[in-house]
Amino acid sequence: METFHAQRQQNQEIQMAGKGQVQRNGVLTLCLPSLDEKDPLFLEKKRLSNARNLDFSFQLRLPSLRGELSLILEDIIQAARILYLNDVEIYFSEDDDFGPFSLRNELEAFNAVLQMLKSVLSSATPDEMKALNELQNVTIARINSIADQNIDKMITKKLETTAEDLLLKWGESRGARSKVIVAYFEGANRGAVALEDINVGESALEIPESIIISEDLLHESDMFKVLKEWDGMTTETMLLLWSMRERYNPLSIFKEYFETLPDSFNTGLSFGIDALTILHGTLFFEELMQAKEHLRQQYESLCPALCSSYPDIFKTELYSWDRYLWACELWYSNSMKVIFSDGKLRTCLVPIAGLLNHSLFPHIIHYGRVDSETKCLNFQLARQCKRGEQCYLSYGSLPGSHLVMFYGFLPKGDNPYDIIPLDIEVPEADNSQSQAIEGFRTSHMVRGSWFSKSNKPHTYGLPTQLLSHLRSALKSGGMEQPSLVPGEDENERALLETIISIFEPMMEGLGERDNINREELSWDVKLALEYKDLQRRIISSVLSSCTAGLKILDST
Ligand SMILES: C[S@@+](CC[C@H](N)C(=O)[O-])C[C@H]1O[C@@H](n2cnc3c(N)ncnc32)[C@H](O)[C@@H]1O
Repeated sequence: METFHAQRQQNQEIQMAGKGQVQRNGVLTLCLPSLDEKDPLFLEKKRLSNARNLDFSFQLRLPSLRGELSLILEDIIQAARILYLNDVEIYFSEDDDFGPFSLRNELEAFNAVLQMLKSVLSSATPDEMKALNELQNVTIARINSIADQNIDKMITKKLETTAEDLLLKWGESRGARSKVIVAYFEGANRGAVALEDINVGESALEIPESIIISEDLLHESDMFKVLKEWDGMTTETMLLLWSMRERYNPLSIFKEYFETLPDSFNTGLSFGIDALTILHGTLFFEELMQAKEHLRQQYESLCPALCSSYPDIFKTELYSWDRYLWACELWYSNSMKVIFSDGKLRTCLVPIAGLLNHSLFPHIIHYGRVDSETKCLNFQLARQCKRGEQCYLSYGSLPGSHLVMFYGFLPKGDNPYDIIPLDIEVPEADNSQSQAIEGFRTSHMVRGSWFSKSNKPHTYGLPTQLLSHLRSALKSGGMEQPSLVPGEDENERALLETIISIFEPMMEGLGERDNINREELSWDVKLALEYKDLQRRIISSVLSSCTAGLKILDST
């Protein structure tokens, strides 16, 4: 088995917060972390910050007027946004766009600013303290103002829970601390609800390292001596096999945890034939089939042999295909990568925290490192969660296809990471020439054109990088599409027609939207249809933008 994907790793990586340096000459220097040369996006971020004349350290003259503070804070926020852009956000960022780029990026940026201010506050003089407090208050107010556009209200079905209450009690008796309770929500099963107002920087949950399920438990198990000798066996697969048995162990110390797990996970990996038929023809269908096939092969090569060689350890009735798939879905949809207090990164199941749902506008964005002093994994808030509200985690900047396949849902709201990849081939002759151009890429993408903020002519709601690539490919005659006639409008027309010729067949492949009543359908068919609707919406927005572009050209 491969590792359980990068699903939650990306946004768990703890980024070093900025530092402030105090100079006692009436000037306070505040520093965000500097751009990291090891960051694969280093060059692009450097280019963006240079284009905006932004630096990562800021001189604050003291005492400062409110207006001066606001101006400097604006610069700090703009720099922080660039620092925390991810690959999709950076691809779609336009040179004249200073942000916001996404809700995730806003939370990262504002929280980095708060960290930076916090690091100087403890040693600040009264004048400095006044300015820093003002900056802190404005930053928190800015975070709260984004929170007003809450996109992810779910309908609460039921507040009473039994197994989950027992799990919370079990955790508390072992040192866990929680400011949330568990409730049932429509379309998401369980989720966590704040028992009180939880502010930015406070922890909703603190889970002791000692109750986290990781490979350490495996090492204590009789399974380990067999599995460690098995050719090609990974730690993740061992954990998966361990959890298949532990689930039914009445003496397990994690009994309360296993009892809260659902009988079925309903992820894309469990899609039945009808849902698969709906997806047939999409790229996602191919990915899903490959993933299922891979798991099936793995099961066939492993479980029957283990059961016949070590029947005392691997009981046939516990190692069926259905139970193997259940364990795969458990680890895909619930595992987290955590750095323990010994500095080692482990793939884990984290009791109680596993009940937190995902949102595009999460409260918790970093949860990947055990605090070395308290030996607890803290789930700290990047934005406030008011009493009674559902408290959300970020599982990562993931597209709908990944969320459907490994988690079995599509998030509410417009997902900026729902992209359609486009690999544009460059003829051999142009290849060496093109690659000499800095920043040249052949892999491009589009997303819903409703995300575009650009009002500039000839942008059509599409990414500049894609447009520039196609323009130069068309100019050099490297593409077969409509031949170019002299004149800018003609070139633009050819460009838009080329894009239409890429997306029209994709749209046709998806077929017409059906009008059947979806209420009665099974969960997987509903989800497959929802996924296809999303693809149609994205492609249709691209086609409409191109058609609108053509109309403008016609009218000029
Ligand atoms: C880590 S668990 C979270 C707890 C889960 N709701 C439960 O009751 O076990 C991940 C699963 O929760 C569900 N989930 C998470 N976020 C969701 C969301 N925004 N909408 C719908 N379902 C969600 C999906 O079924 C996903 O596989």
